[in-house]
Amino acid sequence: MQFSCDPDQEGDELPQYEHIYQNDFSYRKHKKQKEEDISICECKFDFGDPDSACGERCLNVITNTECTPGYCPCGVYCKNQKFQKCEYAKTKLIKCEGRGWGLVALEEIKAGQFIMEYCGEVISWKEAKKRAQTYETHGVKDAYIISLNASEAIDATKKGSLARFINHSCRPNCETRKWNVLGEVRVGIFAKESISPRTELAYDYNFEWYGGAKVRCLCGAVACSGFLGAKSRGFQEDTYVWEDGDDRYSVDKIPVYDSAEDELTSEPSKNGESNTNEEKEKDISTENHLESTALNIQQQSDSTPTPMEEDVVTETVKTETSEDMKLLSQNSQEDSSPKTAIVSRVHGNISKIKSESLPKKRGRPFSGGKTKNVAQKHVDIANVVQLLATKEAQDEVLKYEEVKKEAAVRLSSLYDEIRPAIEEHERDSQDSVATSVAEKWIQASCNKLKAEFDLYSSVIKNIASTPIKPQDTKTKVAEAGNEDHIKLLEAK
Ligand SMILES: C[S@@+](CC[C@H](N)C(=O)[O-])C[C@H]1O[C@@H](n2cnc3c(N)ncnc32)[C@H](O)[C@@H]1O
Repeated sequence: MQFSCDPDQEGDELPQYEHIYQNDFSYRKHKKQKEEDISICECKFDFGDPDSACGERCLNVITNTECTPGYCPCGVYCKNQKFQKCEYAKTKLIKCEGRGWGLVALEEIKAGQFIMEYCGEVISWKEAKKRAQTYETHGVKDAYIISLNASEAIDATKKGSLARFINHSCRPNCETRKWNVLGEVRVGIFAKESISPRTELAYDYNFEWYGGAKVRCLCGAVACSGFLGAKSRGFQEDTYVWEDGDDRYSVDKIPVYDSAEDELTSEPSKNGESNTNEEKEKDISTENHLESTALNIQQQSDSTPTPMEEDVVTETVKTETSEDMKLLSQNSQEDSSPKTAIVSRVHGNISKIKSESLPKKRGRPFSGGKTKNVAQKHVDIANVVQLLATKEAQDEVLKYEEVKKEAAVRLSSLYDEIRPAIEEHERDSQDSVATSVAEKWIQASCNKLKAEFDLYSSVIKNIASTPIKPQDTKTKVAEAGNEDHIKLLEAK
C-alpha cells in the first residue's frame, strides 16, 4: 500500500515510502515453521478469568515466542499473538524540529507494552552495508536499517511500518525486543516505562555505524552521547585516538552530519537564545500529522495546533537551547575548516564532502573489545632480521612474521563477517552470539596470539644465539674504560 500525502497540507511534504504491516521477504523466502518447532504453552483459559489466557506466566511469553494459531490451548482467546494481529498502540506522526518526523503516543502506554513492529525489507548484512553506502551517496538523509540477527538486517527505507519514524534518544522511553513469530525473528518496539499521551516515543538506536558522515544527536538528554550510534563499535574505532600523537580521529576533529541544519527554525539564534514565540507559532501552524491505529493509517488535514503539538514543539525548542546544544551548535556553525566541516544533509554534496574532508576510514580491526588508547609498540622485524647472524635464523623469523600477518588478516576479515553478531550481543542482552560464531572468533583470536608469541619467541631465541658482532675501536675504547671503571669500583 502506498503511503500517500495530502497535497493540501502545508509545511514539509510527508515522506514517501511503501507502508507494510509485515516484513518483506523479497530477498529470501519466509521460513516455514515446522510442526516439531512449534512451542506449545501450558496455559488454560478460564472464562471467569480473562487474564488466564497467555499472560505474563505463559511459557511462550517468557521466552519471547508468539503462540502459533491452532496450537495454543487458549485457542481464540490467546493473547500472545500481538505481532501477528498487529495489536499496536495508538500513535501519531508529527514533525520534530531538527529530527525530521517522529511518533508520539496518543494513549497511555504501560511499561513493557508492545507498541508496534519495526517492519521493512529483510536483507543480508552484506546487502545492508551496500545499501547504506548507496543511500548516503544518493543523499538519503535518514537511516532506517536496523539489526535483525547475526546475518540479517531490516531496511525500512523504502518499505516499512510507522516504527521507522521513531527517533533516537539517549534517554529512551522505548526499546527494541526480538520475538520469535511463526519461525521468524521479528523486531518490536516496547515501552521501557509507562508513557503518557502526547509524549514522543524514542529508543536508543545504538546502531551500527558504517563510516562516513556522523549525525549529531539532538535528543537533548542530559547524558546525550553526542552522535547517533556513538556507542557502536564502528564509531568508536573510527573516532578514538589510535596511536600516540595521532589525533586525526579524536572526537572533536570529526566532520559532522548535522540534522539541525535541515530546518531553518531549528537553528539556534546567533546569541544562543531559544526561538521566539512568533517562530514557535509558525512552527506549530505548519506541522503535519498522521494518526495511526492498529490496522489503518489515517491522514489528518487539520492544521490547527493541538496542545499536544505545542508540547512537542516546546520540548524540542527547549532541547535546542540546552547548554550542551549551544556549545555543539556554535562549534558546528562557526568552524568551517575542512577538518571540521559540517556535512549538511540537504545542501551538502555528501560524496564530494566525503572525498574532500572526511578522514579515510581505517581498516583497523576489532581489537578484542577494547578501544586502543595506548599505542602498541611494534617490533620492526626487518631491522631485527638484519641483526641476525645466520640465514636460517633470518628465515625462521621471517616465516613467523608471515604467519602472524596471515593470522591478523584472518581475524580482521572475520571481524567484518561477524561484527553484526558481536554488536548485537553487546547491544541486546537478550541475544547471545551463536556458538559457531563465538568459536570462530575465539579460534582466530587464539591463532593470532599464538602467531605473535611464536614470532617474538623466535626473535628472542635467535637474537640470544647471535654472536655479538665485533665493534669499532671507538666503542671498544669506551667499553674498556667502563670495564676499568667497574674494576675500580670492585677494588674499592
Ligand atoms: C529511523 S529515522 C527516524 C525518523 C526520521 N526522523 C524521519 O523523519 O523519517 C532515523 C533518522 O532520524 C534522524 N534522527 C533520529 N533521532 C535523532 C536524534 N536524536 N537527533 C538527530 N537526528 C535524529 C536522523 O536523521 C536519523 O538518521
